This record gives sequence, C-alpha cells and structure tokens, in this order.
Amino acid sequence: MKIIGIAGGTGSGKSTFTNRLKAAFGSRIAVLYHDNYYRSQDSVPPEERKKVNYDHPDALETDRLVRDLRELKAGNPIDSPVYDFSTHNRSRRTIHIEPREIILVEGILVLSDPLLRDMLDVKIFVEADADERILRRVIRDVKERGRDLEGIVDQYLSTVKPMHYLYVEPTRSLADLVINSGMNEVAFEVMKSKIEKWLEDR
Ligand SMILES: Nc1ncnc2c1ncn2[C@@H]1O[C@H](COP(=O)(O)OP(=O)(O)O)[C@@H](O)[C@H]1O
Ligand SMILES: O=c1ccn([C@@H]2O[C@H](COP(=O)(O)O)[C@@H](O)[C@H]2O)c(=O)[nH]1
Repeated sequence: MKIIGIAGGTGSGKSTFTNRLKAAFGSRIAVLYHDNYYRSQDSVPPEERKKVNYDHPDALETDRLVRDLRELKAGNPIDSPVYDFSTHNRSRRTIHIEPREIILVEGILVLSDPLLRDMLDVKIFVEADADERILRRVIRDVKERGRDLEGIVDQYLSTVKPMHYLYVEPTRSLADLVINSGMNEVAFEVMKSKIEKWLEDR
C-alpha cells in the first residue's frame, strides 16, 4: 500500500487535486480527510465553538488518523469519523473504508505531525497566493459551510492566517512536490503515472 499526503493552506486547491486523482482511479484509491478527524465539540456550547482555533494541530485527533492508516496498512477496514462544518462538530455518521492499494490523505496539516508524515510515501504541498485562498474560502464557507462574511473575516484574522504561517507554510519545505494549483496538469499527469506504475508493479 502507498500513501500520498496532500497538504497546503485553506483554499489552496488540495481537495481539487485529491478529487481529480480519485476520479481517475475510482475504487482503486481511498481518501482519508484529516478534516474528518477534528475533535468532537460535544462538550463545547454551540456559541463557543466559533471561537475555537481550528488551525492549530491540537484541534485535530491526528493520533486516530495514524491508527486508522496503520489498520488499513495491516489490511483491515476502518470507520472514519465524519465532521460537520455547519455545527463545528463531529457528526454521528462514520464512513466505512476498505484497504486499497493507494490511500490519499488530505488536509492543511498532514505534513505537520512527524508520525503521520513518516507514513507518507509521497508528500505534496499545494500552494496559492493568500488573497486567492481567502477569496475562495469566503465563497465556499458561505455556500457550503453555513458561515457569514463577518465570521469568516474574524476567524481568518484571529486564527487561520497566523496559524497558517506558524504551522502550515513551514511544512512546504518538507514536501517532495510543491504544486502551484490543484488544477496543475503536469503535476496531475506525474502523479497519475506514478500511481499507474505502482498499480502495475503489485
Ligand atoms: N486553480 C483554481 N482556479 C479556480 N478555482 C479554484 C482553483 N483551485 C481551487 N478552486 C476552487 O476554490 C475552492 C477551494 O478549493 P479546494 O480544492 O476545496 O481547496 P482546499 O481543499 O485546499 O481548501 C473550490 O471551490 C475550488 O473549486
Ligand atoms: O469547525 C471547524 C473546523 C475547521 N474549520 C476550518 O477548516 C479549514 C480546513 O479546511 P480546508 O478545506 O482545508 O479549508 C481550517 O482552516 C479551519 O479553520 C472551521 O472553519 N470550522
């Protein structure tokens, strides 16, 4: 089994790149989203949840993600948690994931944790200018994550931006490949060929 990590700032194009690879290989690839491993906020009142720093590594249950990857590597299926951004909380649902030859792991901080990073066969960092990333985030968070403009701006300035420069950006230098867009055709072809080769060789 090969594990590919896809990191990068919010709105950089990680999901775009991940989804393109997933679409090319279908059920031969499984995807684990680090976002789904945000900690449960059951004990935090709904109004307080907005103030949590979701861009600090401690907000994520990365040790569970590492355990789940180890299970998949050992040939066992897992039940991944599912996170609901509209309520800032883990949902009651889980996603059953069977072991696959290729696993993609996507999230802003997948290159930050040493245990997780050491499990990755390829480390990718997707970059994009900060202004483009925040503009994309505004549109996405309003349309898909039930947010309002004021809340997005407050959160961006208080936590998302400072944490990006503290924890996300420094992992760029740990990547094997730095790509300038999730739509980058050359990077897509390179990764597609690499995955095809892995699948042929097994
Ligand atoms: N190169 C691009 N050009 C235009 N829009 C893009 C590009 N990359 C991503 N987007 C759009 O920006 C939004 C955020 O991209 P996404 O891949 O979800 O980012 P991330 O997963 O890194 O947060 C999505 O609506 C996506 O369609
Ligand atoms: O309850 C939450 C949990 C996370 N976030 C934000 O999500 C992004 C990471 O997701 P991307 O898809 O990479 O943008 C992170 O910057 C957190 O701030 C949230 O808003 N609420």
